Amino acid sequence: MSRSSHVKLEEQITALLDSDEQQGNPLYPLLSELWEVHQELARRIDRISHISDAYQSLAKEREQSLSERVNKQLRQLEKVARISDRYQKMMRDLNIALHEASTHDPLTGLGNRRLLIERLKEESERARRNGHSFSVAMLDIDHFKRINDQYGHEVGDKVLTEVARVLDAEIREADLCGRWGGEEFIILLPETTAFDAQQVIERVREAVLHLHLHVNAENFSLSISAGIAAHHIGNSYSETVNRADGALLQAKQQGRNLCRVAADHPA
Ligand SMILES: Nc1nc2c(ncn2[C@@H]2O[C@H](COP(=O)(O)OP(=O)(O)OP(=O)(O)O)[C@@H](O)[C@H]2O)c(=O)[nH]1
Repeated sequence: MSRSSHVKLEEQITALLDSDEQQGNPLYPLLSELWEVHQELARRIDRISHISDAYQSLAKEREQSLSERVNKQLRQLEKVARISDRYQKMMRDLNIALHEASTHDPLTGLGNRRLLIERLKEESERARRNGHSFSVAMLDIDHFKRINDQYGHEVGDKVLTEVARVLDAEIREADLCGRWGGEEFIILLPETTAFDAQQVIERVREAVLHLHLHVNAENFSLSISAGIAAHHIGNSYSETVNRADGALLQAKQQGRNLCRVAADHPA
């Protein structure tokens, strides 16, 4: 039954019950009682549907506020994740910068003694494992004290930087040139015999000879001396460095601007 015919029927019954003519009708009391029951049922249904509507809108509200809370928490989580990513990147950059600072010489930009020792240890280990040895060259600027004394410490620093640049430019990518200390440099040549290392270091020595420096309209050149030692598998890296240092001392004693190779077994 449609809503309009339902309303129409109700109107007809109300009209019937209100009419004086029907008061004597034997069906009147029954219809009247039935009408009361019907109205009571209609009121109950109304109440139930009202309660059901209220319940549904409450459930909907709860659902909405729950999804709003979940969304808010998701947004907060995303924010935390973004901050954590930024923080981690900062920490990585900081670690890289710290490692760079702790392994590099601030004046020349070359690796420092710490980096050289790290690599020397690694190379001795690698040589022990695969049988391919390496050579170490120790280089020292000749009469560097005179440069400092004559032109001042600042010029001395400039000379160190220029020499470092030349040394680094002359070696292969696999080699490592670092500042051992003061005016001493070490070049580590992996998988290289003393003979081959000597060719490289002679070339480096020549390149330094061709470096012309200008101070107060004055030109001057300089030289380096070098000592080379091939690493003996089983020896420590410091034994090899000491042998290279011994060869350097020979080069100095024999007149400087020279490159000497350490004997395989020191006398
Ligand atoms: N400008 C400057 N000088 C330094 C630095 N480190 C060490 N020196 C100087 O380097 C000089 C080294 O002098 P010496 O060890 O006597 O050797 P040298 O004059 O080079 O003589 P030989 O090595 O015998 O040819 C010293 O005067 C040190 O003060 C530095 O970072 N900058």
